[in-house]
Amino acid sequence: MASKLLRAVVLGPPGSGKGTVCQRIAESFGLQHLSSGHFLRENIRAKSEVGVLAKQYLEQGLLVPDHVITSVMMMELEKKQSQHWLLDGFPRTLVQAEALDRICDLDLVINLNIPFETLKDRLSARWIHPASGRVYNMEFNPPDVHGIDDITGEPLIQREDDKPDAVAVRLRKYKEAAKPVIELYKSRGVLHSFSGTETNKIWPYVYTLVSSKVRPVHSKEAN
Ligand SMILES: Nc1nc2c(ncn2[C@@H]2O[C@H](COP(=O)(O)OP(=O)(O)O)[C@@H](O)[C@H]2O)c(=O)[nH]1
Ligand SMILES: Nc1ccn([C@@H]2O[C@H](COP(=O)(O)OP(=O)(O)O)[C@@H](O)[C@H]2O)c(=O)n1
Repeated sequence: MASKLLRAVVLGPPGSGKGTVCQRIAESFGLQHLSSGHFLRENIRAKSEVGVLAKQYLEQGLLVPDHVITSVMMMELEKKQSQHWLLDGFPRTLVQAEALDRICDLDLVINLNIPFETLKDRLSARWIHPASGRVYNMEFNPPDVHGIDDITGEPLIQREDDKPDAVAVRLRKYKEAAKPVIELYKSRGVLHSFSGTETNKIWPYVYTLVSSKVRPVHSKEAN
C-alpha cells in the first residue's frame, strides 16, 4: 500500500454522479472531497468578487474562465497539502489540467460514462442543501422529509442550472472541453473509466480501485 498522499480526480458530465461517488469515497477512505462547483456556489452565496463574476456563467450553464476557477482551486489545494484529496469538477478543460500538473502528479483519475438520457432525468430530480453541498435525488436518495436537509433541517433547493435549457448547454459544453482532458489522462495511464446507469452498480468497482491506493477507514467491503 502506497504511503504517499493520494491525488485523485473524478471526471464526468453534469449528473454523472461525481458528487455522489466523491461523497462515498470521502466517507469510506477519510479523504478530502473538493468540489469546484460547490466552492463557486459558496462564493456566489457570499457575494465575493469571484462569486459576482462566476454567477453569470453558472446561470447560463457556461464554464467560468480558466484563470478564475484555477485560482480558486489552487488556493483550496494549498490549504490541503498534507491530506489525501479528491477533486470533483476540476479540471474541466485542458488549461485547467495543465495548471494542476504544475503542482502535483495525479495517482488516479476516475471517469464516469453515463448515458445522456439518464443525465437529464437525474438532473431534473436533483435537490441540494446549499450550505453543505449535500445532494439528494427525489427518486434515488430522497431526504427523510420532502424538501428538507436530513442533517440540519434546513430547506433544500433546486439549482438554477439544473433547469432543462441550462442542462442542454452544460452537457454539450462538457463534451468539447473534457475530450482533451480525458485523452491526456488516458495517455498517462491514470484514467479508469466506469460506464452504467446506476451509481450503486459502479460503486463496488470504484471502491476496489481506490482501496488499491488508500486504506479504507472501516475495513468493511463496499455494498
Ligand atoms: N436515479 C439515480 N439517481 C442518481 C444515481 N446516482 C446519483 N444520482 C442522483 O443524480 C443526481 C446527480 O448526481 P451528482 O452526484 O450530483 O452528479 P454530478 O453532477 O456529476 O456531481 C443527484 O441528484 C444524485 O442524487 C443513480 O444511480 N440513480
Ligand atoms: N471547473 C469548473 C467547475 C464548475 N464550473 C461551473 O460550475 C457549474 C457547476 O459545476 P458542478 O461541478 O457543481 O456541477 P455539474 O455541472 O458537474 O453538475 C458548471 O456548470 C460551471 O458553470 C466551472 O465553470 N468550472
